[in-house]
Amino acid sequence: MRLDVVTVFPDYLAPLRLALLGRAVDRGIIEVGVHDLRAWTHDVHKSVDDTPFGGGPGMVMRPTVWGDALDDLVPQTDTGLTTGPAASDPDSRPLLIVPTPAGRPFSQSDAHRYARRRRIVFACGRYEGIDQRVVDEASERMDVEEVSIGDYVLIGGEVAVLVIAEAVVRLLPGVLGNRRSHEEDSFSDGLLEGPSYTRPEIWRDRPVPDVLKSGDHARIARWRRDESLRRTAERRPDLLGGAPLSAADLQTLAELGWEPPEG
Ligand SMILES: C[S@@+](CC[C@H](N)C(=O)[O-])C[C@H]1O[C@@H](n2cnc3c(N)ncnc32)[C@H](O)[C@@H]1O
Repeated sequence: MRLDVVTVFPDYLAPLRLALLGRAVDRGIIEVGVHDLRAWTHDVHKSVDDTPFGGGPGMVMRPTVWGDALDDLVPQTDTGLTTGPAASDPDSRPLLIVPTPAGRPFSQSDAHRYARRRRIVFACGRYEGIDQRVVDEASERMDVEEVSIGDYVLIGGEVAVLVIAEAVVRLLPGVLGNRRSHEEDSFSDGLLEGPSYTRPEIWRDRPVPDVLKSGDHARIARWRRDESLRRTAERRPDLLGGAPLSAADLQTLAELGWEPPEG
């Protein structure tokens, strides 16, 4: 997978080359390109923004600079929407991701979808965001998604890109090494993961739950599932309606006072 990030603060993306992401780069699992948007400016001040039409506070990022950057990074011949082998294989087409608080909420299922892509280009907004025509025009010639990482407003798109990139790259084969499968993580089965424990067995008078030391794998699995259900019911009951639930799960949830939504 190749990741390209366009930003006015290239240094902000340093974590793409650190820790597990850095190891994925070293192992050739991902390639990373970080591009300074100002390279596509033509004026002496290298300005990337201008005042908003219609008035209002703040500045808007110029379509001219963004358009040139995207034309260079994703030439018409590479978009794969109409010609070439990519036309019949959506995952081989480049995907442009534009982080914005006004986007669709990013979720684990998006991370799985993005992990199948061969190339993702991220456009980091700043100020009041990017002139909408950049997204509208790009959408006519490539796959584009505007995504939000949560219901709050950040200063710029760089942190959102790091969030999305980390969620996606850890799903790629070989990235987590011999760590247990990401299939057991929160959201993968539609639920939150329950609590985890390690040595010592007793810490500050707090023992590890006995069942985890029993060696009885079936009991441990049931306990973990029940804790996962309990935590989800307490913290994210909205997830329960969409999660696949067994009869035993429904019994646990009934004991917790949760009832399936009607209909
Ligand atoms: C100050 S924000 C712009 C907010 C915009 N005026 C609005 O109200 O929707 C500047 C940039 O930060 C990024 N950003 C801020 N919050 C975000 C979020 N929740 N998810 C993804 N990106 C976000 C986007 O790249 C955005 O263009």
